[in-house]
Amino acid sequence: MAGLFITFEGPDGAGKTSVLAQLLPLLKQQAQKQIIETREPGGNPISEAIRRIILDPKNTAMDKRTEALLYAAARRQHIVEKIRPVLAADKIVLCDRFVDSSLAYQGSGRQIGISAVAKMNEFATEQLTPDLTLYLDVPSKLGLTRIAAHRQEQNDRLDQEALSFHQKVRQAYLDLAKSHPDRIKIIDATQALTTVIADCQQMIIRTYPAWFK
Ligand SMILES: Nc1ncnc2c1ncn2[C@@H]1O[C@H](COP(=O)(O)OP(=O)(O)OP(=O)(O)O)[C@@H](O)[C@H]1O
Ligand SMILES: Cc1cn([C@H]2C[C@H](O)[C@@H](COP(=O)(O)O)O2)c(=O)[nH]c1=O
Repeated sequence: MAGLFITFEGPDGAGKTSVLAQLLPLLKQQAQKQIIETREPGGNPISEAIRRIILDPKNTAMDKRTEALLYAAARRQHIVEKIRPVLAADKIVLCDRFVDSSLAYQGSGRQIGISAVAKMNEFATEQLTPDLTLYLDVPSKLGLTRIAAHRQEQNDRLDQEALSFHQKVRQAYLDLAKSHPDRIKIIDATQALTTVIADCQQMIIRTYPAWFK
């Protein structure tokens, strides 16, 4: 598969959305190919509809395996409709979350098990793996504090989980980064936003110099 597939991961409140919003125009100025930004769950109408169901705080009855299957279903549609066609056109995809989120949140946070969730996602992804993953690391308490301090709308169903859930998620991400050091790069997201953005920009351009001016 041609193209360049870069994902952004992190616990809730790590700053992925803020970083991507400011990083995208910077990278677009330097990129040799078109960049498409997208997110999970979402990125197309069907997956955005699934997102609304998963994150709706009213859906307290949702079983943890149902949740894992819904994330994988949204991912499958996203890959087929958007990610694969963009990569096949030799363009760059920047994606806010991908399979690592399912491994950390459902595999570890929900305690379904990393290998069970990985296996389920192999069916959805047919082995599509990011070329590079920037993991924005923050202590869980800081991420949740940021969300509480700034978010206007009601917290979604996952944000509302206990601190211990979010701590399991963070530890799983750190373990994943240790197991995949070539793909997953840790970015210190406790720093000022401008520094986090600069670190992400540098990491991408240093890793793929041929793709950027
Ligand atoms: N480096 C930073 N320093 C201080 N505040 C930050 C930083 N990065 C983001 N924030 C603030 O933290 C809040 C959460 O950031 P953001 O929504 O970008 O995180 P996120 O990783 O996308 O979270 P989620 O996954 O829960 O959607 C925002 O209000 C944002 O302004
Ligand atoms: C892809 C994916 C996401 N999640 C969780 C992580 C967040 O709490 C929400 C998504 O919200 P965001 O504001 O876009 O970060 O969903 C998950 O548990 N599993 C996944 O595979």
